[in-house]
Amino acid sequence: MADQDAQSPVGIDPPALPVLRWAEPPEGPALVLLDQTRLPAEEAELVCTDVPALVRAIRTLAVRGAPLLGIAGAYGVALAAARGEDVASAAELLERARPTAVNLGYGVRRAERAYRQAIGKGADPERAAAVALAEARALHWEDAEASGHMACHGLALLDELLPGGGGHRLLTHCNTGALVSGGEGTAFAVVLAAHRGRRLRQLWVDETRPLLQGARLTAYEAARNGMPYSLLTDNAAGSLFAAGEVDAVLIGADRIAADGSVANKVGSYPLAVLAKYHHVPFIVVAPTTTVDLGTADGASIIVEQRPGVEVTELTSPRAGVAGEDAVGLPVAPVGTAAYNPAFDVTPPELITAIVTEEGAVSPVTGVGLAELCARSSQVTIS
Ligand SMILES: CSC[C@@H](O)[C@@H](O)C(=O)COP(=O)(O)O
Repeated sequence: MADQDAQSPVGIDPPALPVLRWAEPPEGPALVLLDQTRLPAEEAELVCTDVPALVRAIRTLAVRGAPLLGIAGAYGVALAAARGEDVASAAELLERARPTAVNLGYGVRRAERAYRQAIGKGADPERAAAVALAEARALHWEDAEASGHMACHGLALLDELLPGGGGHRLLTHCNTGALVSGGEGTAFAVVLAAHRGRRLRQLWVDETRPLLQGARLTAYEAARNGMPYSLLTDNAAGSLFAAGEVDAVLIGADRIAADGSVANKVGSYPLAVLAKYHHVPFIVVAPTTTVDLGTADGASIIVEQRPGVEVTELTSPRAGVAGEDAVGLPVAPVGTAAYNPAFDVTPPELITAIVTEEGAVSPVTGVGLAELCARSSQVTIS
């Protein structure tokens, strides 16, 4: 049996600060972020008054997670427009800030297109900036709505796959909750729905080396919501499966290729292999905005490579990023080379289901992803 003694405290106060908010003058124009690099130690705001500051916040993971990156990118375009700057160059800078999460480019292009169309119809730059901001707000709201639908579809699927009455023991990786979303998240929103429906027996939280999104952020969200949860090191997952303590794995996604391959936080693929071996459902939860039908397969997904110092030192995500102070504690000899991909790719044959706001599909059989995307009311950007 896995050690269940160390149940974490419940009922911690909710954060006083929103994950992301737009500030009008005189405070702005600015995009104000809950700085995720400082959680759980403190809830601090990071005020981005221009696009370079926002790009830095994206690269250092002060703002992160696929859906929230899309929302932040859209507000970033609105910020450039509100400052009277060159919107096309700002959009390019933002889109290039991180390569794997497809939502970032989606949000950026959506706001930029709205701005361009307004200008094309004769709007002055000030009016077009308001249009870009309205588009960012629409995306923000749509993501919240999608999150609610994913929670419903995901919980229904869990109940179908795990009919026993003892409550679900779920394992998750990285952070997929309110910190990455306009709403309550993707995979974590399903866990939360299970918890509210009194069907969550245990949440297993992978710490998610090297930047500890699981330990720092998912544990923080689980505690705030009063869930029964325990943290494990990523390499303890195997023994947990072997002990029969995991009923299902739930993760998010940064990009889903047309063949159903899923790029997500590094460490997801080994979990999928473990789940397959132990006959445990492996479920991906993501909005249709994370599906990239223009990318044919997993091999075509660009995986972000992060600085090696994130592996060779125990530190905050800020270390190793140009212009930021590296304050890490070395855990390897100076000069040690490191392999540090931010994501890995799980092939469709290891995935039980992909849950979107439009419903669930099996990536290898049944209704295809393309059909779900066609059904979605999300704005299409070519
Ligand atoms: C709903 S979030 C899905 C993914 O974006 C999440 O699992 C993840 O991998 C985030 O990676 P991060 O590098 O922290 O941005």
